[in-house]
Amino acid sequence: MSTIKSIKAREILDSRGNPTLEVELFTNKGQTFIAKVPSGASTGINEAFELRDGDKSRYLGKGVLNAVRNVEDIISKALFGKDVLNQVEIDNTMIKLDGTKNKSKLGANAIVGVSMAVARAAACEKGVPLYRYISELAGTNIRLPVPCFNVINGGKHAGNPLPIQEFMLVPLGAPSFAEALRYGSEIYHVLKEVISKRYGLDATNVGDEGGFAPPILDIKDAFDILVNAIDLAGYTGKVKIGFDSAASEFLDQKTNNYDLDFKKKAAGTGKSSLVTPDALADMYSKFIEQYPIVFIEDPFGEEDWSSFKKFTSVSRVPIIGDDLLCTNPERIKRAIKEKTCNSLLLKINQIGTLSETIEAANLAKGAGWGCLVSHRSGETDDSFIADLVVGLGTGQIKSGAPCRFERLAKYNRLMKIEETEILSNGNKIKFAGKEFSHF
Ligand SMILES: O=C(O)[C@@H](CO)OP(=O)(O)O
Ligand SMILES: [Mg+2]
Repeated sequence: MSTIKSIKAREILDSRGNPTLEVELFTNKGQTFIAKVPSGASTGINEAFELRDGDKSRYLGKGVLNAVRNVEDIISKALFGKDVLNQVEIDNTMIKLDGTKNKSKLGANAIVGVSMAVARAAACEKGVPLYRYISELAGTNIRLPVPCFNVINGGKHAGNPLPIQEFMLVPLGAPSFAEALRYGSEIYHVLKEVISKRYGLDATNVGDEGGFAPPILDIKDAFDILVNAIDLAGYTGKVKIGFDSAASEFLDQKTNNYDLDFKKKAAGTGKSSLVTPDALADMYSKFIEQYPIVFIEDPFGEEDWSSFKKFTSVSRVPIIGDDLLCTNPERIKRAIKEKTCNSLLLKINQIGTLSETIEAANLAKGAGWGCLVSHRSGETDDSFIADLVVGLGTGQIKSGAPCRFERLAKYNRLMKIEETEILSNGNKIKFAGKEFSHF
């Protein structure tokens, strides 16, 4: 039996240069298991709480030393001697120890790091890869996902005027994961040329997730240059488009309308350009008619349940809830009941434990929804979510652009999983491909 001997944590920096946690779990067998914690920028108000020190003299208040101490002084002691195979019991112990609704006492960043490290220890104890262990734990079939590459960044992730946060390439017509990654990489490089010709060389700088952040003024132009790059690279029909509005970021609280020029207003370089939820929905419907769009994430604000519901009832593409749902089983149950959206964005640090993440995914599956496993805009070189998406078999992952190592850690790990499975199991592992919007 492998049991927890002690757990250490330390402050490291993430891809945005902000502090986050690295957790190291030691077992009675002398083995060590590491997990690193991601962090969002367009965070939902209903997410599990990310504990930051608030001490302005260190990292402008963003340090995580209190969370580090909570791992070492409180969680480590409470989990001493526990069998690493008891994931649910361990996660529940941490939830109880914290005692708050949103994990604000110990910090969801402290708890999730431990939860991930425990899963790694358990997989090793069973002698299987992490994705196989997760699939066993969740009762799901393994499958390679279609990657959704965020190649144009806007919203809170970039300094351009674009209100929509992420424009993604979805290579669902590829025959395998490795080929999907190749399609994405080729289009990414063609897109760089397209942007450079149209907006100038300095427009090819990238945003937080490695996508380009050109000074696009009209949202339509983002779709036009994407379609152009897909065509020029020779992947017409094989690569589609998805986008994440992250609309909570541009909801005007006073009027309950949406401000498509929210960044210009914040920078003092322009005025608001407010649209009603209905006008925003019309804009989305036109995009769906004109471009090869296969999903929309967070088209409305995180508490705008009624606009979500209205649009979901008429949209012919899946509507994914991210800030709306926050990977929270309670919110997912409500959305299933009220038909608020029909697909889940799954982020492990949004809820704080692996067990609850699995519960969320299984709820989505039970409702016949899709489920897009997601990174955060602040990332590390930890590839945990690559194993998570294969283990859960949801068929979709987004991990930013096909560049920058914190994004590639996941995509490269997925290529390796595909190769390993093909070599050992004779090509039996399934690539989600055209079935990507279904579990
Ligand atoms: O909104 C999102 O889907 C995510 C990831 O792309 O962004 P963040 O991590 O900043 O919340
Ligand atoms: Mg989102």
